[in-house]
Amino acid sequence: MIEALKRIWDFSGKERGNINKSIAFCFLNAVFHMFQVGAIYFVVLALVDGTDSLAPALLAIVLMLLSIIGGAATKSVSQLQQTHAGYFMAANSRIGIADRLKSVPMGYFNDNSLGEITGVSTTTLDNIETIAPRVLVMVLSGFITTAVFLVMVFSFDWRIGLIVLTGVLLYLLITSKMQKKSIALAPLRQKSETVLVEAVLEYVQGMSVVKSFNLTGRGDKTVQDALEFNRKSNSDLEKLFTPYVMVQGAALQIAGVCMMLASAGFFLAETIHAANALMVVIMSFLVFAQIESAGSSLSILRVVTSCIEKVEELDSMPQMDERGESLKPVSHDINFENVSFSYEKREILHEINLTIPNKTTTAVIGPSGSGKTTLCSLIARFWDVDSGSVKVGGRDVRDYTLESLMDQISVVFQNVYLFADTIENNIKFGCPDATREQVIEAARKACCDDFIEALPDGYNTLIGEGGASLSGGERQRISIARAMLKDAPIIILDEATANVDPENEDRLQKAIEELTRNKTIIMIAHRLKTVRNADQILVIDGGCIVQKGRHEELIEQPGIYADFVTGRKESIGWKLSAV
Ligand SMILES: Nc1ncnc2c1ncn2[C@@H]1O[C@H](COP(=O)(O)OP(=O)(O)OP(=O)(O)O)[C@@H](O)[C@H]1O
Repeated sequence: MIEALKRIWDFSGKERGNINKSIAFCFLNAVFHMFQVGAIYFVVLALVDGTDSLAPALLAIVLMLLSIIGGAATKSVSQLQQTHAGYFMAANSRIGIADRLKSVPMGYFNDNSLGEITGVSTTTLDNIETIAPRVLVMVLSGFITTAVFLVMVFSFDWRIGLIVLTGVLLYLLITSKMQKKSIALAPLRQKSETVLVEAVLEYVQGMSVVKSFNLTGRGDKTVQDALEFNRKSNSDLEKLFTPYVMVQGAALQIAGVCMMLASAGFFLAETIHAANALMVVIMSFLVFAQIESAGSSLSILRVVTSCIEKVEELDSMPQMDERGESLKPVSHDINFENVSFSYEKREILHEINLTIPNKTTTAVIGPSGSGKTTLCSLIARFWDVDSGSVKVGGRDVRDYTLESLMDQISVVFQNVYLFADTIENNIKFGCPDATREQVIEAARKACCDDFIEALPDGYNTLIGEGGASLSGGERQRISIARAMLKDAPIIILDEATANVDPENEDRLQKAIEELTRNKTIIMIAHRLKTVRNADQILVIDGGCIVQKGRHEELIEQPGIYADFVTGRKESIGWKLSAV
């Protein structure tokens, strides 16, 4: 239990000060609560001694008033501090996760699905936000207050004090047993939350496929199973706690009854003052209330620590080595030296050597799955190589900070992601300080100003998440405008394929020509015209460069380039568009 409390304490980080304040105010609240005991004591003492003065009654009224006003004030301050601490604990953690995600290699997202990250950032951190400070404060202040009550009972009668102490120790023993038992179940509950988020996300994201194949029943089943798993793990945890909670309650009630019986017995034996005996009877109703509320919070302590463990797992996500310098190369040539790369254990690229000279265009072609995208991704350091090195401007990409490397590169892929924001902000994404005029200029060069201006709110038009309200060609032209504004010296481009209609395709090509003028370009090419005009063509097959050269050279050589260009091998899944 102490370890669990320390865990929350450590996790609270910068919010420790607010939690301290909250505990302090909780303690003050307990002190004000004890004023009521004092008030009752003065009244009882007056009654037992038969005093006819009004002073004890007035003193009792003052103490009661102080207790009510002080209690309400300290409680509200304590709760305010808890809410503040909880909110910022979760917010700081969310910001930390977002920061770390920027330096995580893309490969990480294979092992740790979107559901897991989403689950931690939403449900898990929501739990921490609402429960963690409350549990910490309730448990700590509960124990402190119980200790103070215990001292009070000892001051009335040490023998009854021992009864209370026994009750408290018994309660703690049962609690510790319950804590140990819950160790196995709490992480399962946490896992079930993640599985549920994953299932719902997958269901929603795959809705179009589910509907088009009329598989709504099947999709439902995964969500239903996840809901059932979640229900079962929650109810298993409750079932486990229920008998312990009952035994805990019984132990405290028995201790309370023993207090009353002992005080009556000692009074009859005339070994306790009547006022103290009466106070002990009254205290028997109060003394265990605080520890009971602390104990009920303990049952959720394990849930909180398991949430914290989950967040910390994300904390330890692999980070790319970012000890690089902020570099600005003069030339933007790209070199691969003996580069091999694997996803997990499967080697995809084998011993690649290539040079892309500054301000030239290199077309990369090859069958589906041969490693074209992977090769391009290594330049932008989406992954780190297994061996060899990728150099930009003569320096290993690992020598750059990620920011300074990405300053040199613009990436335009076919699957463009646009944010649920205005068109202007989407274009400004890579260059937030750009002015409206610069945005319009980039849009004009990317041939998208006409369709943007035809929209009801022009550049202020809000687009749906992922760019759902725009056509594929429009989305891609916006991403080209984005790259245009960024004006990086190296462009990595996945050329558009047949899913763009002819009118859009023509404008897209114009936009690409504008974007790539006077830059170092590496392009996954799908059009024969682009390939033919490239300064260099790389033919990739099975993760190796099997041919390299200009169109005129390669077409003359017997080999797969000539075979593909003449259409002899279209059937195995690679073709070039003739235009
Ligand atoms: N993130 C990933 N994790 C694991 N394997 C991957 C990942 N991305 C790609 N692969 C695998 O690596 C191989 C090369 O993929 P890559 O996307 O580089 O090929 P490509 O030539 O660009 O294919 P296409 O023309 O179909 O886009 C494929 O077998 C693919 O299944």
